[in-house]
Amino acid sequence: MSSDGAGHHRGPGSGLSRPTVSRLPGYLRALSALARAGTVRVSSTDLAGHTGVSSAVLRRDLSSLGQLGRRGVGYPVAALQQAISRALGLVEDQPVVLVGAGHLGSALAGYAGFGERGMRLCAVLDADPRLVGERRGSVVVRPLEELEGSVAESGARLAIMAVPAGVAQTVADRLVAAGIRGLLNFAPVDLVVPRGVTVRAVDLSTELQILAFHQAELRQ
Ligand SMILES: NC(=O)c1ccc[n+]([C@@H]2O[C@H](COP(=O)([O-])OP(=O)(O)OC[C@H]3O[C@@H](n4cnc5c(N)ncnc54)[C@H](O)[C@@H]3O)[C@@H](O)[C@H]2O)c1
Repeated sequence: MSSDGAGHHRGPGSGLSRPTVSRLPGYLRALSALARAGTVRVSSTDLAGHTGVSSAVLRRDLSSLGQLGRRGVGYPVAALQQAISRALGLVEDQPVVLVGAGHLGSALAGYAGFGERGMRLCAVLDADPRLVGERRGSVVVRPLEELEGSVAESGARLAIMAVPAGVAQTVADRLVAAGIRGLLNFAPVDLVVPRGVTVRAVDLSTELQILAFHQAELRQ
């Protein structure tokens, strides 16, 4: 999924605003839990309660997916799961490549939620020959030389990077050249990527600093 300057995504969920897209995975998580518990229909108030957003925001987000809910009747859980999955491009399992099988990479590879969330870990690669052949999650670590081949054979468009900051740009360049269009980057470095490639950066220390800021504000 790429993004235009106005914060709207092109791609499966065309026309959805960036904030809406960022809330959809939370709705999907809540709906999966409801479906597992046997719930067939859910009201906007209940679903909002499960996801921590106001029911007004939830109704607006869901109305941008089409007319799914009816006043007084609520939303059909299964149909809503499908509509959100389709909007996020998750109808079929998306293959994901992970580069870096160190501490963080190993923890990520072991995350059991991949399958449930419409993602499938298809390859883990590392530059350290000592790690090659070791199991990480459902796959075996492959040598870095196989990066291009792993992307090509899986058709992966998404990659996770858990490599040291100093090599992150080089790894990103190789992934993009191999066909990756979405990068989830854990290395503390701002990646430069061509137009049409989306980068999401995860930085625990930044998040903690933001939390600390809000805490300090509350104490004032
Ligand atoms: N974003 C966060 O919240 C967060 C949290 C922890 C760590 N990190 C970052 O994640 C990265 C990994 O951290 P870690 O603790 O797992 O480190 P680690 O040293 O345990 O693992 C890094 C792995 O990358 C491999 N590697 C090195 N160069 C490579 C290359 N060119 N290609 C492929 N693999 C290569 C190493 O062999 C090693 O297995 C670091 O950049 C770290 O700063 C981010």
